[in-house]
Amino acid sequence: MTEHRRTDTRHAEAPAGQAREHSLRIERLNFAYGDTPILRGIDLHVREGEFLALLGPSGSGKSTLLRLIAGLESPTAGRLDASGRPVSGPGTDRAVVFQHYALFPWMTVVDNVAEAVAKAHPRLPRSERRARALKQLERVGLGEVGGNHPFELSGGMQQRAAIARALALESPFLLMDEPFGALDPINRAKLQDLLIEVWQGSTPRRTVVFVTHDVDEALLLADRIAVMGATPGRIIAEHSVPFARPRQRAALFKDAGFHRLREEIAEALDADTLAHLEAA
Ligand SMILES: Nc1ncnc2c1ncn2[C@@H]1O[C@H](COP(=O)(O)OP(=O)(O)OP(=O)(O)O)[C@@H](O)[C@H]1O
Repeated sequence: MTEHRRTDTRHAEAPAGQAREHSLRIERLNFAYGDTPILRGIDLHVREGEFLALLGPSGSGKSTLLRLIAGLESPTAGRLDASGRPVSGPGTDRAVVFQHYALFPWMTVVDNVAEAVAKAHPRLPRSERRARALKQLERVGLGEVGGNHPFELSGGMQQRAAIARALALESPFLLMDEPFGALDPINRAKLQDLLIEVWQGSTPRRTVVFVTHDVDEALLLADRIAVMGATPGRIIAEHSVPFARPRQRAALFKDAGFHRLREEIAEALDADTLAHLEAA
């Protein structure tokens, strides 16, 4: 049974005419598949405009937590609010980008993006949907290939198209599940830079939850990192990422503070894995 405890009224319904704060509030959240606990006691607050990385080893429940935020699964217990309202299913306020691009192969790239715009804004005229789609494709460097089909694009380009599709929804939340995990290192770096450029260049900034198992990627991109441990999945540490933006990869990798934080996170992950091996 889904239980929503309302112990805090700060994110309750905004009065008419007042802008809603696009934050996420997760409290004492549990999730199980049948009798198998997958997530236990998740407490997490993501501020509006914040870039949060969910970092953890395989099987720690990062994707499951993202799917819960996306409304693709329901909590077994606890509270999960987006913009002050309990999440009760998928919504166009929460755009999702998966590792595999999930573009419709029978549609052109621009039609794929325009279709997403149509879902989010069904009353927009067709020409306006197309114009929005083209604008986002240009933003991600795909202005020239909108008329192509996804199979005519490289993996990196398809992932750019998937990002354009998510941006075209103009949703306040952007949920990303290892979006660059299938890319080669050069394309991965390019898309990391593109994502940050787009996120920093948008007003208001989107609230981002970004799943990764790559410590460097989390440190490069995020404002804050929630580190997850496994069996069952739970948050074992949270770290603010103090490095000024824009972050230059080369400078960051030479920074002593970067290496200290990286080591601290790696040690927390190792200690959790070791504790489980000893308990097994
Ligand atoms: N449909 C399902 N039925 C039962 N168990 C599942 C199902 N989907 C995932 N799980 C289990 O839930 C746990 C968490 O999986 P999840 O994919 O969320 O982890 P993850 O941290 O994202 O891992 P990865 O980095 O490998 O994607 C795993 O033990 C997985 O086997």
